Amino acid sequence: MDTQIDSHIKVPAQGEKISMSGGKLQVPDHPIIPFVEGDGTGADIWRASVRVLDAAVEKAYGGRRKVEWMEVYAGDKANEVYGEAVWLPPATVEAFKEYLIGIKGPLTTPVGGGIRSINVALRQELDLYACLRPVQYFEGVPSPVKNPENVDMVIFRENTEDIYAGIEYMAGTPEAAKMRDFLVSEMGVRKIRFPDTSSFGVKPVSQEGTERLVRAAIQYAIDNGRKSVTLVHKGNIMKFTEGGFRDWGYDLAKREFGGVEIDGGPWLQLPGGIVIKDVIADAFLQQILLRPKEYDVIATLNLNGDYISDALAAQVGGIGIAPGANINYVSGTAVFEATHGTAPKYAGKDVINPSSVILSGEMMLRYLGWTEAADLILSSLSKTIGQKTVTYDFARLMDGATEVKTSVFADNLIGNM
Ligand SMILES: NC(=O)C1=CN([C@@H]2O[C@H](COP(=O)(O)OP(=O)(O)OC[C@H]3O[C@@H](n4cnc5c(N)ncnc54)[C@H](OP(=O)(O)O)[C@@H]3O)[C@@H](O)[C@H]2O)C=CC1
Ligand SMILES: O=C(O)CCC(=O)C(=O)O
Ligand SMILES: [Mg+2]
Repeated sequence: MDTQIDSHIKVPAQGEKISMSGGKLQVPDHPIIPFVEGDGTGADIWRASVRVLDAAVEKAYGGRRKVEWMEVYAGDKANEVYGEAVWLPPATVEAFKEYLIGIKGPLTTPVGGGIRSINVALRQELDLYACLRPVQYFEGVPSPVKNPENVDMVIFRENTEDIYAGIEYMAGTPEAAKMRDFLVSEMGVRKIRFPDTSSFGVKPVSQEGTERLVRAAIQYAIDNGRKSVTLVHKGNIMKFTEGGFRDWGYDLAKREFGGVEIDGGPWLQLPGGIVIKDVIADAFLQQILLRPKEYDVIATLNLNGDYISDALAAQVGGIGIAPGANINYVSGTAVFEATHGTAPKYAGKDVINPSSVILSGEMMLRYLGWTEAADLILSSLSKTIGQKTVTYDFARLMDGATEVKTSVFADNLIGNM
């Protein structure tokens, strides 16, 4: 057993590590893949999802390939296994680092006080700088818009900085007073409306962080034959953070990808024809409803990306079908996870839609190069939705649908492979 992985984690006897060599993933036929079940509905969803992922691999490769799952702990389950107040054991972080690729369910983050997000902490500790969230429509899924099929976007959300760095000071504390004094006395700031009762937050946005995210988005657009990359920002108001993101993004596209200005700029065209453009975030949110066809790959900052992910997911049927991945394209490390949270009111009821985690698993299989298994998941999902046997979230919006439980939905997916 590896020294860094502690006694709570049972490393499968069969199976090998995925590694990175010469910039390429080396994937054995029996890779060990760590997973976190997740809080709230996480257990219901994982139980269903793992069966679907295993069935797709079995069907595609007839036993030649198989994922060896290794449970690691975070959130409520880490408290049970490791003892109270252990939310993200070092061994869990180490396991994701060592085994390179993993998958996780959602974890609870309290509002206001309490612990900071374990989800965000994991992304930061593993330096998973790109949060990749594809938004595509599956025929038959109920949607609130007239032409959901016009939505086909891939979000690249910066995942390690912005206000998610968690640098905040609560009003009334000595830290907030120190911050206020620094801003007022040393920086000459005169615009804090209520200085004595203000909380303060810091929004770090760097050139390096922006460049690696925008680089990943442009490379993705090139590799996948996409038409445009749009930098979404609020740079008119936050000139040096969000405005910096826009300017650094354009500069990178010129410098590294040969972008040339269209009609005097700032929009650019790459030699292959891909257009690099930008839009202010509020205008973007109305345009994705009115003219979604104009947007393709999206590169944006952390908070914008969080809002945009849920908004776009709603257009194609909701966060029950919104997958994602957190990736470091340099080290290869990746943790796949749904866009949604723990949906606690449905916990233990076996009713929630597992599609977001299943599709996150589909992304993971594709990332491993196991495309046949990934394709099987997509085709069986389309077929199952076409049969109108769906979980509550779709059933309540679909005429003539049969509502099924999470576990039955998984059975049907497997049956349709
Ligand atoms: N990456 C992560 O781990 C994330 C964690 N969180 C955390 O999750 C907790 C709950 O957050 P909350 O804001 O309620 O957001 P959630 O995403 O958990 O749930 C909000 C609503 O979205 C719908 N929904 C969510 N998941 C599904 C699903 N799989 N299938 C169908 N519908 C779904 C439900 O809508 P309806 O009520 O209409 O049925 C649900 O009530 C918080 O602690 C938050 O911090 C949030 C986001 C991401
Ligand atoms: O960490 C959390 O609790 C929320 C994260 C989130 O909303 C997201 O990543 O989309
Ligand atoms: Mg979110």
